[in-house]
Amino acid sequence: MDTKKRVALVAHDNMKRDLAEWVDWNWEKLLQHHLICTGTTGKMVARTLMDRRGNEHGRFDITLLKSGPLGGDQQLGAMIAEGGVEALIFFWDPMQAQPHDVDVKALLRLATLYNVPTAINRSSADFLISSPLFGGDYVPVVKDYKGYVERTLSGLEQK
Ligand SMILES: O=C(CO)COP(=O)(O)O
Repeated sequence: MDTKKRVALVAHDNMKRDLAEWVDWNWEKLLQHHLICTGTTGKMVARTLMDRRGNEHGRFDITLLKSGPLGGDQQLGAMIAEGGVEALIFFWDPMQAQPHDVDVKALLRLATLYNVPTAINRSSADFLISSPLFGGDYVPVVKDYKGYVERTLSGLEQK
């Protein structure tokens, strides 16, 4: 049974210090998992882990996507839709509009749709990482959207 999870870490610029402190606090637990980050967040996470671990960047189990505003949020959303993310830690900024607000909304929407455990601030991230389910083999139930996928479109019935 594989308890190693694919954990996404993302933070907006004003929240990156918060995430760096949180990663520093939880580095030992995080290193047991595969980390997926948007570009700038990922560089900061790798730096924080390197400071702790004295390791080389490449030796961490970490995937760096594009920077959020350049498509990173969408890449992460696509990974969620493909079942490739088991937890999302996303410190989004409640005080500043982002140029890619629509992508932020889409990412959070897909995390909700696919029932991905999601933390949006330090306290919820603390609860998430300290849950026994985080290190266990928990599989979230995803709603059955068969009815939606196979719906009949009025006026377009197949002959
Ligand atoms: O914009 C982001 C999330 O919406 C994060 O992107 P960066 O990690 O590249 O700063």
